[in-house]
Amino acid sequence: MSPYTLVVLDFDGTLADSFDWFCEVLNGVADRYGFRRVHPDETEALRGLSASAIVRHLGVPRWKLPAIARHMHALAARDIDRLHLFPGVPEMLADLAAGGVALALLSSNTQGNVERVLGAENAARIAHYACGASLFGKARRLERLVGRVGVSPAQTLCIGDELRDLEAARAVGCAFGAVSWGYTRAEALAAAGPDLIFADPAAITASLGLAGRPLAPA
Ligand SMILES: O=C(O)COP(=O)(O)O
Repeated sequence: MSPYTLVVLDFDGTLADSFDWFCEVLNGVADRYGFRRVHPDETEALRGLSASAIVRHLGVPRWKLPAIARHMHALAARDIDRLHLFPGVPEMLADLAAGGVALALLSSNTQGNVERVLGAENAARIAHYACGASLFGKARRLERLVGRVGVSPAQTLCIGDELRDLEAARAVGCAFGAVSWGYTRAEALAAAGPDLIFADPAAITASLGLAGRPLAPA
């Protein structure tokens, strides 16, 4: 039996392998919105920082963030065929849903992009969607989501790949599990003291006490 009745999943970097794509489009977005370009040598250092530290480092004016996010999500929609789930994610979603855990998805990305990358079968396993959260607006959306589902924060495990995901979970009083394969480096997440750290999607299933199963052959 899982100790959590609700699992709230982040999308980019947690379920979807979008980081290489993100790096490819970022400098075009920098030119368009007038912030600093990222040199490939800088990427690893930036993966150790929080989103707000990255925003400061790149000199992105905060007031431009909503327009930048809209533009990035339009680029993601354009390039949607290049974005895929990480190996093991469909099995993890299936096992969690079959184990009786309610699944929710909380993302800054659009529901259209999320559903297209998930595909119909995976999308149908997620009972609650809270998409389009602003970059730093996840706590508010999470609080509303938990209320809508009707569970307590103590029964809720949030899973994400960024420090802003951890901060949102903490602000609402939910447990947080960090994934080690996302945008933020695992050491930076570990330093912030998540409740759990997952090495791969099957570890999520296992930590919830739900039967894992071998990955489908590639
Ligand atoms: O696409 C984004 O803006 C980031 O999305 P995420 O919240 O799922 O990480």
